[in-house]
Amino acid sequence: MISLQNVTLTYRTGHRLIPALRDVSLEVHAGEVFGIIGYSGAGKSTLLRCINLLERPQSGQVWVDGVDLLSLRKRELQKQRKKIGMIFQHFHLLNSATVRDNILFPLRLAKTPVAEAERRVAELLELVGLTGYERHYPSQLSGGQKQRVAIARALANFPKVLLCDEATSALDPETTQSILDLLREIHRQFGVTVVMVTHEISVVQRVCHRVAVMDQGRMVEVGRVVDVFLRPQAEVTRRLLGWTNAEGVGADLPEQVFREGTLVCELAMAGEAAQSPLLFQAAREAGVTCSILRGTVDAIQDTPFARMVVAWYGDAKQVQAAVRRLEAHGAAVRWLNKAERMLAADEAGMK
Ligand SMILES: Nc1ncnc2c1ncn2[C@@H]1O[C@H](COP(=O)(O)OP(=O)(O)OP(=O)(O)O)[C@@H](O)[C@H]1O
Repeated sequence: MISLQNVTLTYRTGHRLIPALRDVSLEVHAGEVFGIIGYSGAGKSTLLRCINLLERPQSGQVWVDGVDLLSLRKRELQKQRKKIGMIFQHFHLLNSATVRDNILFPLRLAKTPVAEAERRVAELLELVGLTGYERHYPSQLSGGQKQRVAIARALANFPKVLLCDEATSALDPETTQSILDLLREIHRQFGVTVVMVTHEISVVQRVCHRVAVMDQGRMVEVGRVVDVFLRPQAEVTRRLLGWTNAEGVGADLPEQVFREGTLVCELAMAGEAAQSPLLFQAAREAGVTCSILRGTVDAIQDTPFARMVVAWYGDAKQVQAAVRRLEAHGAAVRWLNKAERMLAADEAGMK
């Protein structure tokens, strides 16, 4: 549905050149919910804005629904843009217009006959749960309600693609959940392809099928959310996801855990494995014990997902056996450096 190929975009401010996108390629399939994450300044918004050419890349190609957008003249581009709705962090509503007029705006631009446009407004208001708010002004609405109006406006012309730029970042957790529920419902009902930029990992976890990670203008990782969360490849992804770094920083582990010679690993499991007492079974069978120093069990959409920092007590070889058993059940295991060194020393000692 969306294909960006070797897209490069450099901003110029005075004499300074800011390379916002460096040779980025991206494929988003029809009907998927695709997330783009990364630290501030990574180039996420710029990338999103290239999809509807709000930003024009200096090189590369942008294809949406089989059309090469960069080859189009202004009028043709306007027509193609009707297929792409967009919502923003700060809603971008017309403050001097009522809710009804905000939603009518794109319909008027598309020269929709009046009666049909009015019908569509009523339909959209019902969809976003704001029937009865037609005459309200944006200043009379809460943040969540404003975003609902923005969503209704973005959907007015039946787009095939919905771009969301930090759409929930200005909202409290409860409102965020209700907007995500609405987006999920819209995706379910209309099969619209959704691309969302966010710095909130939980948003990706709750609604996205696949995710791309941006770092300093480059796409460093892309994959199914569950795969990226289980086995993040890039260091920046690990940091974004809050994984403990190689030296154990991030897990708030007391230094004495290591001094006492305990083997410590970070462990992630998805699906059945995340729900079962697999960890303790593996420890028991290998004749070792373990304790969870830090851990959470939540979900990636409907898939249970557990991540924990585990300290092992017992013979290093037996600990290894327990961990291999976990890996055989799909667990992703990462030894913290200090543990890795101890395991290596242990193996060297055995030779
Ligand atoms: N209009 C602009 N003019 C000049 N530089 C810009 C412009 N827009 C963005 N940039 C710069 O381009 C880089 C990428 O910005 P972008 O907004 O795409 O990043 P981002 O990952 O979305 O960050 P954030 O999460 O903070 O919005 C940054 O260094 C930013 O300062």
